[in-house]
Amino acid sequence: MSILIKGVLLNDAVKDVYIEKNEIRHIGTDLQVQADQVIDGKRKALIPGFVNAHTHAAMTLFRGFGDDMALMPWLEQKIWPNEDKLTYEDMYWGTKLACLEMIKSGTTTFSDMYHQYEATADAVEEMGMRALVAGACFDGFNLKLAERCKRENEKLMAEVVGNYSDRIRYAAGPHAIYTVSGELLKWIHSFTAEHDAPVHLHLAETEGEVQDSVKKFGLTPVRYLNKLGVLSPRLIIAHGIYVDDDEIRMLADHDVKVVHNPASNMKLASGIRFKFCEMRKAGVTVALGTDGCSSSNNLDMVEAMKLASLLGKAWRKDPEAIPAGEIFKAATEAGASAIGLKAGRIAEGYLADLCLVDLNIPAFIPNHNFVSNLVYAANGSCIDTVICDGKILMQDKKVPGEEEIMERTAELAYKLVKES
Ligand SMILES: CSC[C@H]1O[C@@H](n2cnc3c(O)ncnc32)[C@H](O)[C@@H]1O
Ligand SMILES: [Zn+2]
Repeated sequence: MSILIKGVLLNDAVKDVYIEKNEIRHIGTDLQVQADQVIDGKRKALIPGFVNAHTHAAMTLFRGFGDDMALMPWLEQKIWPNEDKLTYEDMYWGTKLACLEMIKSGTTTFSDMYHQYEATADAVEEMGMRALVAGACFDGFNLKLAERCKRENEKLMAEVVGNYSDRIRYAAGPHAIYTVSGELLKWIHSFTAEHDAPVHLHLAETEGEVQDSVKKFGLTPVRYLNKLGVLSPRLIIAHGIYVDDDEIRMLADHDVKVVHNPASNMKLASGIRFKFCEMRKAGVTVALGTDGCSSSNNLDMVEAMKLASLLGKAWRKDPEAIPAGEIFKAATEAGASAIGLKAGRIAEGYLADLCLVDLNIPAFIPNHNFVSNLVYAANGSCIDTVICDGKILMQDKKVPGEEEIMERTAELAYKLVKES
């Protein structure tokens, strides 16, 4: 299987890009190669597919449900009681809707943390995307539940993870330090070390979490993880808003990855002072995510880039903070590197996870600066074509099967919320 993209705008020059199997093979001008499929790149720009580094895909079912609440009441009163009712069918179709929405707005890979691993993985497999799917862990500081969670993750690793293609990889997903015991966090750290798998955790998201951590463990969240010995290059923390300079140094020293989720941080009013510039200066890999659809309330990474950049400038009162080019890197290259993928860049030998942007829309006219237009002027609807793992998932803004996905999910979500 091969694809030739002809005459596309790539870093301010018009290029041809040849894809063979799942890799970018050649980038040049006027390439004379035969390909199974040829895509006309005229009035289009080529970018790497976005990496949504923190989400809960099937939470699409809860879009517009539990709005205008703070994190803990939102989780405890609205989300957790309803998540208990989710069936395989809900999870599968909810994830399919998430994949559809992500493909339509240019995301090719996402890092997910939710319930029912197989429902998520089945949906991702069929939709053709790439995902790091985390096996959820909550023990509520209960020994029996901790044992159950260990057995579940061992079983996932032994019996489930290998049934999927290379596009789908396993991570462990301990929810947070207020729902998962230190003993289980340590077990997860060694279990994933044995399998060289990432660990995806919510951390330092609210002031309340920091206060409770100090009360319960005598330490702030990052210091607590440091004491447990679970900081590592495989650890991906979502949010990380409340960290001081010493904690940023600890994250950098252990090469921990951090995911900024500007929409969710603002909507749940968790906090706005995410220390993007300090973390980057210290050498921390900072990726970008949307979080789930009940707190963000969409999965549009183009919108997430704009929010992150504008928010970062606003709270610092510094217009030079987080320029378009930097946040574009966070949404692509840094996301890929955070989850260990050779993607997020358009270069020979990299994975063919790519998008064509439609330049024939007002947001790109005039096009003095493409990255500025993409981050500050456009939204996800500028994406015309999506290629993941060398296969076309969307062309001319159409994804096969999209009507059925929207119909099925609307019915399931309506039932779920009506019964709540
Ligand atoms: C381990 S399954 C994931 C779990 O996380 C919940 N969740 C969604 N968004 C957030 C957030 O911003 N902070 C903490 N927890 C969140 C989700 O509803 C699942 O229960
Ligand atoms: Zn989250």
